[in-house]
Amino acid sequence: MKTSFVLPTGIEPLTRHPNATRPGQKIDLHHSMCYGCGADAEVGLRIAVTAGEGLTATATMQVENWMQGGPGVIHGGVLSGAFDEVMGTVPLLLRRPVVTGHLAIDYAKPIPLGSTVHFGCEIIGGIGRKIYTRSYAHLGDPDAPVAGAHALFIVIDLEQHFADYRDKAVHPS
Ligand SMILES: CCCCCCCC(=O)SCCNC(=O)CCNC(=O)[C@H](O)C(C)(C)COP(=O)(O)OP(=O)(O)OC[C@H]1O[C@@H](n2cnc3c(N)ncnc32)[C@H](O)[C@@H]1OP(=O)(O)O
Repeated sequence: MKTSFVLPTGIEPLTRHPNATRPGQKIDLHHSMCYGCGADAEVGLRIAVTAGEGLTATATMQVENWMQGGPGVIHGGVLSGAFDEVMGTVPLLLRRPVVTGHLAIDYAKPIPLGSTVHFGCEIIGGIGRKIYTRSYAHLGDPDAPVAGAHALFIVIDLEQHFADYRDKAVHPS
């Protein structure tokens, strides 16, 4: 798939944390009100990410009517959010919390409403606090991707990063 994302030189391989979620199990984390993964979010993608071997993962998302751009197909921004969620979850296999620094999406085919989108994702490697990932999406045939993505995530100190915003957090009612 064509992309204009350029990986820097000097990316080092990274190693899965020994206590990371086992292959085949859902990577459970975060909070139930998250737009990307939360079951209690008023509006959300409700993506479940499953750990794969090494530093890989898979995920699925149902394309619901409210996600329409189109007409009849998913909005590009929704797909972008889905890639962000999938790729942002995989660094948990390193047991390192991250936020997105740079996200790049390549849209190859329209994705109809009602589809199930399947994602594959891997960590390419890292440089210091920078972690590089790539992902692709398909509708059932991995050899026929409908979109791809790359992202740079930055490792953060979780407490410090969100310290000024916790009083704004929304909780389940
Ligand atoms: C488990 C949950 C799954 C969640 C998935 C969803 C994830 C998200 O959507 S997170 C929300 C969206 N992202 C954000 O809100 C992040 C907002 N940005 C920030 O807070 C800061 O800019 C932050 C933390 C990314 C970086 O700031 P800071 O900690 O001061 O580090 P900083 O020194 O600027 O950058 C670190 C390195 O990354 C590089 N970098 C940072 N941003 C970029 C960028 N956009 N492009 C390229 N390089 C970048 C810097 O150049 C630096 O590189 P080097 O170490 O070689 O000098």
